[in-house]
Amino acid sequence: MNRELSHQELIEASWQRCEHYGLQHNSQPTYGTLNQGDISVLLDQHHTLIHTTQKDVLPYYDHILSNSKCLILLADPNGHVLSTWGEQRFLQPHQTELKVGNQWVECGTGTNAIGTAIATGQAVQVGREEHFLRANRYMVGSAAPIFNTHKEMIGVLDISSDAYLPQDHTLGMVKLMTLTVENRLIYNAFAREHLLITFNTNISSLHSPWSGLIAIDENGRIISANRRAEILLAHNLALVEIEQIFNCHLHELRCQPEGIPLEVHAMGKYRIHLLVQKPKYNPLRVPDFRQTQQQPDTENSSARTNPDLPADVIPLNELEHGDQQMARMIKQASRIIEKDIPILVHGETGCGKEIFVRSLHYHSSRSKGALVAVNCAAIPTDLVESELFGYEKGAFTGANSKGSIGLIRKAHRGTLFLDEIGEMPGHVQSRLLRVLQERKVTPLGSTESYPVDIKLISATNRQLKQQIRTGEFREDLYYRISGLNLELPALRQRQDKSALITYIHQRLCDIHKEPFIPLSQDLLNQLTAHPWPGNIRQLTSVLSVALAMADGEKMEDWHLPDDFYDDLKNSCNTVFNASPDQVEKNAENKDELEIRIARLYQQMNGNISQTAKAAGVSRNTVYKYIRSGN
Ligand SMILES: Nc1ncnc2c1ncn2[C@@H]1O[C@H](COP(=O)(O)OP(=O)(O)OP(=O)(O)O)[C@@H](O)[C@H]1O
Repeated sequence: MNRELSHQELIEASWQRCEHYGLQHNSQPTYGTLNQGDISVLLDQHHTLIHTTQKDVLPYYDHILSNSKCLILLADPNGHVLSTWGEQRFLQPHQTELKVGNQWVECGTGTNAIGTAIATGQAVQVGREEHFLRANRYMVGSAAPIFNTHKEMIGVLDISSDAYLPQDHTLGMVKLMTLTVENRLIYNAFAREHLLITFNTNISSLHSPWSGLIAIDENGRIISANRRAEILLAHNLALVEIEQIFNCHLHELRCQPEGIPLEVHAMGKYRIHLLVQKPKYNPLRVPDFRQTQQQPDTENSSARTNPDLPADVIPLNELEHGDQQMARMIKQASRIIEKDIPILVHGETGCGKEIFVRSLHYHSSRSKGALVAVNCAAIPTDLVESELFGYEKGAFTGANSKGSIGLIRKAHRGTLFLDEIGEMPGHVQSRLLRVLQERKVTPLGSTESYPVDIKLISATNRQLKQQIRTGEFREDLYYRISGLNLELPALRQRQDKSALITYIHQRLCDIHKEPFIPLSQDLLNQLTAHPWPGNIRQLTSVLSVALAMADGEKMEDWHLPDDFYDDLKNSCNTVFNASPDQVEKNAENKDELEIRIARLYQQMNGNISQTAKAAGVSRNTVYKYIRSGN
């Protein structure tokens, strides 16, 4: 293994490379900016990394980062920015160099945190004056590479800021974040079906991202390990039998209760502490002679037997937990997905349209092909056409000199998901209609057309029929995209709310590697009574915050964010926007208030404090109405 370079050595070597590239301190940086089509492909390629970083890692660092003026960037191993989060204020409005699609490599932008981390494979902090190009000397960057289990670099995480944040703090944090990303990737890939072992020399550090993490198969062979595991054990772990590493039997590890540390000796010398985590879904690989042959459930069988389901895709049969409308929809969609009929999904924002479509695609025979998701609202109007249909080389000024095949052709033999289709500009609607009728795409500036075989799924939270009346949406296109119309219920309308909340809670515990402690009935009642205007997205976010607040303990109502209660109050009675006393004094609302309190009292299982909190009135008021109601 190469020796890690000191900070000074890193910077000096980087400046030498920049000189070798012919850069001068006053050279203008070049960013090799990608076009929208290439950006979409890149984002699709790195979907798991982006999703894992955003959903599973950043929420844990939110509280630390919210106090600093900094921007977090995720880049691919070629230095292309994949996503940014946080504070843009330290940039001037005209500065767009840190945007998605720009490339930060030393040969174009000189010494910089992302580029230098890529060039050296090491975490690095680049101070203002340490940037080779003067143009970049307005910021401080700290970046660390992210590796997969084959020790290949799969991305770089960077924190950039204009403020002089304490150096060690930011660099340390970015290293910690990359370890967390690496651990989450292993966890997401293996936790469903494999035994995971977290270990450390110090029992109190077992939950830290610095712990070793290994996944083992049913025969006890190590099939994945994080970088720390190999450092802690000073051993290459690939496919090694676990019993050669720890002085205990596989059976013992399998029987060890979750959450209880076990002390063992590793490699015959180190004393370590470990925690096991059992597979979530134990695949029955060894047939049991007592099992009777079960008839496969034709609608949902793929959900249980599809071994290729990516870890971040929710199986179809886990999308509903007893809601009739959802069950019907899943059944209908599972049948239609294999037929040449387009699907149009309608539903409020955050109710899970995209999650549903992803699941559907991966359960279909097209799962080997691409799922190309196009957010029609996110592509600038003047680019939608070229992005969707592609263009010939030199078709218009600014076009990529190689031309582009366009997103529709990228979905050939796969699924094209047009999200927010109601936002599609009129002239593009006509062109799309032609493609759907002819099943051929003619790129801009081309006379040739190319046949396409796509499954089209569209989604919207707008009323397309209303848009047809106002002339915003073409009626003929509407009938082309709406073979099967599915209405995804809002969370508040679902009959399986309570089971869904429990499922999502459990899922988040898995994702965040927290012990699953079931919610108390009181808390579940409050969550079920909530109106959830932001639907499952909002529920997921509230539960994630509460889980972080609970910090491994049983979740209590004070762990829920304040705005959770604001929404709950508003839903209980719009007159509660006023102060509780005003509500009480308002004679006109007394009947409504009484009914509302009675309902909440029932939902809260007779808990006076929670009823009062949810209704936005005092405990005495609850007593009064309950008594008069009785
Ligand atoms: N069935 C589900 N189980 C678990 N989590 C879900 C489910 N459905 C949605 N979510 C969560 O809610 C978030 C939002 O879902 P999704 O993006 O699919 O909603 P949407 O309806 O497409 O929203 P929008 O209309 O705003 O694009 C997801 O990122 C996921 O965290």
